[in-house]
Amino acid sequence: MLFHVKMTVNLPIDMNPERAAALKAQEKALAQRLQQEGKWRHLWRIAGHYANYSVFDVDSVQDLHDLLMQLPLFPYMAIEVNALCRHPSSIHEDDR
Ligand SMILES: O=C(O)C[C@H]1C=CC(=O)O1
Repeated sequence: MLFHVKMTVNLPIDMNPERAAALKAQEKALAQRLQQEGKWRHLWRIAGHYANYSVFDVDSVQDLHDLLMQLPLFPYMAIEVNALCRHPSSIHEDDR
């Protein structure tokens, strides 16, 4: 199942810089592992924002929820989810 996810990061302005750097490093490591596993299919920065558009390929809504909740930056993100299905005009066989 494919999901389009928008994540907007809102770190507290007074967060300890070392704590923020550690969270970002943990987030990056997990994001890259999930991309290598094929679960995090696309990751795009939204220009001009501390936010991203992502596409996840997971087995269920519960899997997506569990994945998002384990992200180190989860407590500091506003997340919007949209389920995707195959477009009849798509030429990409893996769009499902
Ligand atoms: O920077 C972000 O958009 C937030 C988050 C998503 C992946 C990652 O490494 O950090």
